[in-house]
Amino acid sequence: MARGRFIALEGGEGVGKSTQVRALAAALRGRGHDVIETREPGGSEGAEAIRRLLLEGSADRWTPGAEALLFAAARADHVAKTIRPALEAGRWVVTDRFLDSSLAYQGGTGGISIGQLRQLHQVGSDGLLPDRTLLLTLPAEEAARRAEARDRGASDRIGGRDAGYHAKVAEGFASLAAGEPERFRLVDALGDAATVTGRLLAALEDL
Ligand SMILES: Nc1ncnc2c1ncn2[C@@H]1O[C@H](COP(=O)(O)OP(=O)(O)OP(=O)(O)O)[C@@H](O)[C@H]1O
Ligand SMILES: Cc1cn([C@H]2C[C@H](O)[C@@H](COP(=O)(O)O)O2)c(=O)[nH]c1=O
Repeated sequence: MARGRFIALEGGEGVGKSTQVRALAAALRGRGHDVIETREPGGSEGAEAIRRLLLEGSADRWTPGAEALLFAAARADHVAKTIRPALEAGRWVVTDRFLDSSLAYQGGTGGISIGQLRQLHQVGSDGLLPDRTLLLTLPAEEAARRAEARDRGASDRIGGRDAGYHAKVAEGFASLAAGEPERFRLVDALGDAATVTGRLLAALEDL
């Protein structure tokens, strides 16, 4: 049995990841692949419980270190219970966020370095990386407009951080993509959803 492929969609708030996870998984199924859709934080029973701890409650609920550890713990459970078993069964896994979200969102906050976050990922998840990471790119104003139209002011603990924080997250993603051009593809998320799905499929053609 050939191992399945592991695809991650990444990007800031409101760029269309959840919409495209569903559409991309459907398109891949249409091409004959057995596909599971999943998300982070979450994707397994334990990780969904940690998701609630991370995304609900006051802004200062966790120190930066505790937040980074909780994301890594959720990911370890997700990898062990959901992702690895699916890949080993020959299924494709399409996830809404993975390690690069921790590097972009938690990296640099509270003095936590990218290197430390990669070490946590090595300990928790044996360093598993996606075969392809699709980074959805959108002008910040359009992403904020889409997120606001969806959330109507009710954002979670991390989504609700200020525009300066989210601008640094976007810079973080761009820098990660530049550092690993084999794994990453930048995909323009402007335009209607079907057009964006076509771009994502094109960015997987070699897989
Ligand atoms: N191509 C598109 N054009 C216009 N609106 C879109 C497009 N794709 C998604 N949307 C809408 O934008 C909003 C945000 O999309 P979605 O929830 O998929 O983004 P996301 O990246 O998963 O966001 P978050 O990380 O904040 O959860 C939703 O209301 C969705 O219906
Ligand atoms: C995996 C991961 C996520 N985050 C942040 C990014 C978002 O603000 C939320 C998740 O919400 P979504 O609507 O499901 O996108 O969590 C993070 O800061 N670090 C991470 O590793």
